[in-house]
Amino acid sequence: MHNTLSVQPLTAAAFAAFGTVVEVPRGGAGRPINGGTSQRFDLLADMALTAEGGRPMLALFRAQARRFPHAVNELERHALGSQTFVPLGQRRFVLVVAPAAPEPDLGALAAFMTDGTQGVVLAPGTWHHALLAVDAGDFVVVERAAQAVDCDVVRWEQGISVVIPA
Ligand SMILES: NC(=O)N[C@@H](O)C(=O)O
Ligand code: NI
Repeated sequence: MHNTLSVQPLTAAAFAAFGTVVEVPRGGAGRPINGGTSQRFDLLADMALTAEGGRPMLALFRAQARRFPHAVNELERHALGSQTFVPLGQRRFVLVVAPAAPEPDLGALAAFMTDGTQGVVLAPGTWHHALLAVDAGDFVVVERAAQAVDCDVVRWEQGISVVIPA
């Protein structure tokens, strides 16, 4: 396993194994609503936020800008629900993800950077690093809340350096 991981641009296709990209679908024709004054794009029919007595929670994260290269030595997952991040205003963030599995497969680790306008819905169980903002600022977060905390964390010794290519 390499100790560096280069960030790639976030696209719906590349991110499909990890979740959904919140953006107007490329080439997708929206459905006219509100008397044709808006176009509606349905992106995800089920946000998976109510399993085992869970309920949808809306939060705001006021994030500091992180420095890159960034050494990653832990991942977390929310096995019972999705987690959505949408920037308020133009601000980029980096996603470090591995497919949902009982343990993270670091050989399948991937890193993406948003274009500043995109958000993401992490699918339930997707291993991810907690929010890594490239540009400081506020992010809307929608996640499953329940009596019991749903957050498994795996840590390892040697950090993997996440690099944003010049
Ligand atoms: N800790 C927290 O609320 N956020 C994390 O789950 C995250 O993915 O940023
Ligand atoms: Ni999380």
